[in-house]
Amino acid sequence: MRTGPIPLQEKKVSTASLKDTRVVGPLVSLRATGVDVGPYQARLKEMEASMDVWNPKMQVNNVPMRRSGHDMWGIGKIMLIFADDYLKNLYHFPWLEKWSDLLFPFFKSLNIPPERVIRCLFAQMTAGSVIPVHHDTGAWVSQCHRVHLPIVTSDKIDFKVGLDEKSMETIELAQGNVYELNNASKHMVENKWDQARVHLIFDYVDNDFPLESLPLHKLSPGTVLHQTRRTVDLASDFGKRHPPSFCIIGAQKAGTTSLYDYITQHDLVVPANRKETHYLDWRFLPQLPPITTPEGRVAHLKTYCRFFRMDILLPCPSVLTGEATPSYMLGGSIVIERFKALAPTSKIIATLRDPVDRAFSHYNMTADPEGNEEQLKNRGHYHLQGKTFEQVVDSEIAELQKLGVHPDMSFEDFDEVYLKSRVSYTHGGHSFIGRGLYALQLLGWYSSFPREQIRIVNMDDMKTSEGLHTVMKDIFAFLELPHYEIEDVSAKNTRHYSPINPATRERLQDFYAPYNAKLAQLVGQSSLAWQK
Ligand SMILES: Nc1ncnc2c1ncn2[C@@H]1O[C@H](COP(=O)(O)OS(=O)(=O)O)[C@@H](OP(=O)(O)O)[C@H]1O
Repeated sequence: MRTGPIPLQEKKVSTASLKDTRVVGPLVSLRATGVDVGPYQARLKEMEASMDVWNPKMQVNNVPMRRSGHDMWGIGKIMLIFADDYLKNLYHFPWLEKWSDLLFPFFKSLNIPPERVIRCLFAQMTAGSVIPVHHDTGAWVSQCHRVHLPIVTSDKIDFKVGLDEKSMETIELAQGNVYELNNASKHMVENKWDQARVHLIFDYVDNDFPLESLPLHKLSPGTVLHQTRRTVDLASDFGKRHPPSFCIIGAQKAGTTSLYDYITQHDLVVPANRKETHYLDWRFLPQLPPITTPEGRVAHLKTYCRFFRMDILLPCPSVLTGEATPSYMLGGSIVIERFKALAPTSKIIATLRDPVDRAFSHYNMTADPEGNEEQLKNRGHYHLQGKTFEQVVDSEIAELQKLGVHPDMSFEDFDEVYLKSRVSYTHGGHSFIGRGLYALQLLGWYSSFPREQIRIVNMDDMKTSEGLHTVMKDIFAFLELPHYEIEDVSAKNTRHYSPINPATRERLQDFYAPYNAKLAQLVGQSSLAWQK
């Protein structure tokens, strides 16, 4: 058996997913021997005599906490130290005080400063219980060493570990020895003994881990914790974060469904009840008091919040949410004013696409007769009245020219002559060409919100896995979320249709060229891939 700490780079990914297994050493390391576990056994016995000590709800003056795996497998536990899966907060449980006289010298004897121990508990497996084959998951795994000290055990405990499920081998963990386990490996335990097994289990971080980024909360008896699978929040932080934390404002047909799906795959993001709330445009309730008044704001906020999972968001402010209504970009000052009133600090994301492709994709969705009645109505299928794309292009360019729309106009003028009327539409079968005038729409958002609050994504960058990885890295950082590797990278809301007529493409490219140049100037990206 190996000795000494297991290097954390051996735990970067689940060992079962490794192509080259030579990068990991033996999965269990003997860290020390001969620890006197008598005092632990005696104290546990004493506590067992006075209460149902293994049931967190019955622990007098400790703070109860759920551990989904343990609870599912019926493991009794005494929580002493815990950090959430993304290592954002550290909690010392009230009962730590009862044990620190034994634990802290023990940690020090292993050369582990007690403040680097970020999880610690006693775990009890009753006779006959089984922890099925699993590996630990979450950002914490690769940042911590997992250590076991068997306190009460026997050779009838079957502990198996392996790189994958097929290669698991039994290893005996003897009482009084200290073992480190590579918990990114597959492992399982079956208690074939007629008594309960008890281990002290703890995780500690290396010296280079920035402990200052992990605020310590000393929990007092009576404190209530709210949890999701990956988060732990104090009940006193109820309602600390207000939804939405982000909003994808468009552009329609520029990958908003995909981007929303990618973001909401993150452990710390909960999707809205519907991706497109449309509350700030056509679902807005004008009969409520004006949104710019304090009472109006409260009333609209209450209605808007119905679109979000307030049951999770209020108790768990470590979790965030957002929505994606692709028509907000086209809503001009009316939507911007509503946005400012209801979500003043929400991060704003605009995903853009070659406006020619966007218009053609939009047209094909609207013209498509497939779909239920509500979808056809919402898309504006009937409004299109069977017009060809070329007819739509002709009439919309003529409309824009008639209104005097030009690339150098101010947002206020564009808003007045074009955007204001768009908010009243209850379907999306309009502005096929106007929606591609991104610069004129975004000017309003840039002049209303700090630049740092807005992110532009080029949909083309999401086409390759490398590009998508870069986009998501940037977006998660923008949302102040820890990095997360999304699993489902497939494109959403795709449609097959015949290619655009090359002459129409050329005509539109020429039409959009000066607007695209304006956009590059506005967003400071000279290299939007679809620019001529
Ligand atoms: N990852 C990725 N890479 C490349 N292209 C992608 C991606 N995700 C979505 N798409 C394309 O985006 C179009 C759908 O956009 P939206 O989801 O915003 O449409 S909608 O406004 O919600 O109806 C739709 O375009 P069309 O297929 O041309 O209609 C999708 O194919």
